[in-house]
Amino acid sequence: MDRIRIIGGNELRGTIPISGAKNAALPLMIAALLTDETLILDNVPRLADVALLQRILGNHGVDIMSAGKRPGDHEYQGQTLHISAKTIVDTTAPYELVSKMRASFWVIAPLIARMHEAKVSLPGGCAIGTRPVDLLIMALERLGAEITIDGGYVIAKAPGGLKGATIAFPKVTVSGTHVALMAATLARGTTIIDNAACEPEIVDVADCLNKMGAKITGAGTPRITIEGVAKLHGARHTVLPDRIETGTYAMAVAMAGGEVQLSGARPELLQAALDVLTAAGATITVNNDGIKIARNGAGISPVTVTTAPFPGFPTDLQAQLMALMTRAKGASHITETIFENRFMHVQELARFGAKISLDGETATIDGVSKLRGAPVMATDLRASVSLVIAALAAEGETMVNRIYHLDRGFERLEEKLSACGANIERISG
Ligand SMILES: CC(=O)N[C@H]1[C@@H](OP(=O)(O)OP(=O)(O)OC[C@H]2O[C@@H](n3ccc(=O)[nH]c3=O)[C@H](O)[C@@H]2O)O[C@H](CO)[C@@H](O)[C@@H]1O
Ligand SMILES: C=C(OP(=O)(O)O)C(=O)O
Repeated sequence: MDRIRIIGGNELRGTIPISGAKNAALPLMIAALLTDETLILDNVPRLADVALLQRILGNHGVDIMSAGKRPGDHEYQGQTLHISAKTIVDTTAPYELVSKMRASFWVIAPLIARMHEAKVSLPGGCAIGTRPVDLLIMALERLGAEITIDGGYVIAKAPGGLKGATIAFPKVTVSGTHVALMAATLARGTTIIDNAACEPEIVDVADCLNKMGAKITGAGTPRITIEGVAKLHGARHTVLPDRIETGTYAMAVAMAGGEVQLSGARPELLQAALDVLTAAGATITVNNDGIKIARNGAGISPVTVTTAPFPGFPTDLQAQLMALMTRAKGASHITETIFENRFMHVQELARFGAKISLDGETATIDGVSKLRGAPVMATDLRASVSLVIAALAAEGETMVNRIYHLDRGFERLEEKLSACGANIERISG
């Protein structure tokens, strides 16, 4: 099993190219199931989750071709995928594949919309809470699907096709909004999604669906309206930059010190996080190429932050912020409101000498003047990268074990950081 070895203490200086967003690329690839024509996606990150979804789509009979780099493409340019779901040979998504990644459950939406039937295993994913799918099922039932659960599979049937309806989510859900949005594009009549998630990845998927012939308005606001159409067609779409990767490297620079250009980043996708970083003492400059982040000399100031749906501070940056705050001059408070068990990194950060106490959904972090490297274990995707951030500022050697979590969501992490001066290497085997 691969591990990552880091010797802390180096400042970061240089440029980090930001990859396409995992959490947009996955639903965009799934949206290709809605049409028998080819969907071309540019800037798809090379990640374990993307590779796994390629296998899952392949199991449905989808043909996927990855085009190589084009002349002039940046070294880190994401891949271009040509995804063609001309015929769907199987409407079952098996346990062996779906249990490895939560987003793969979302294939249920295009399958029921286009094929009028689907049998999809209940999902897996990061162990950050119970993560039920009751609201996704509610949305499909509102659209007229009959749902049963048998042997760990959700079986959906809509012999006469889906029908437009009003879907009012009792809480904001990204997965529920993706599923409702995709399913409603091919439903007869109008669908209104109320209390929809406003995340940029929802907007990216809606933009792509509209290029495919869907009639969606209001994406990015709490009310999305979809006029169903009989058929969608092929299109070409570029995956938006990853705001979580952007925020992660920004926190790494705030932690290690130095100055780094986050090339291709879009500040409006993570304003709440940039505001927190500024309050913590980093200097953020927006320029034509993205965002420049610097922390030269000044220490880290403590902050009080509560995670919230977009445009609030994202839960997917909570672990990284906690790592940063372990070295703040004073006590910080971080409250996690989205997932009930997303503090797995606390016990691992303690191995560096961090002082963190938990009270319900709030963590209090008493900053320490020094962290020391240690062997640590990655527990989930964002928790793993929080350990990398701590290691960059820790004295001596850190070995991060179980980095397959990192490979799910961070493209070439060790290459991007070492190009900016970090002493970091992957140890294979
Ligand atoms: C692949 C992807 O895009 N993953 C992101 C997505 O996850 P995901 O789409 O799973 O997150 P949701 O927004 O759906 O979940 C938010 C909350 O709603 C709850 N819930 C959700 C569905 C449901 O049927 N019932 C229910 O109770 C969840 O347990 C959680 O407490 O949004 C999260 C919140 O921004 C991010 O942390 C994840 O990185
Ligand atoms: C929690 C995440 O992913 P998933 O929803 O696929 O588990 C994440 O991207 O941080």
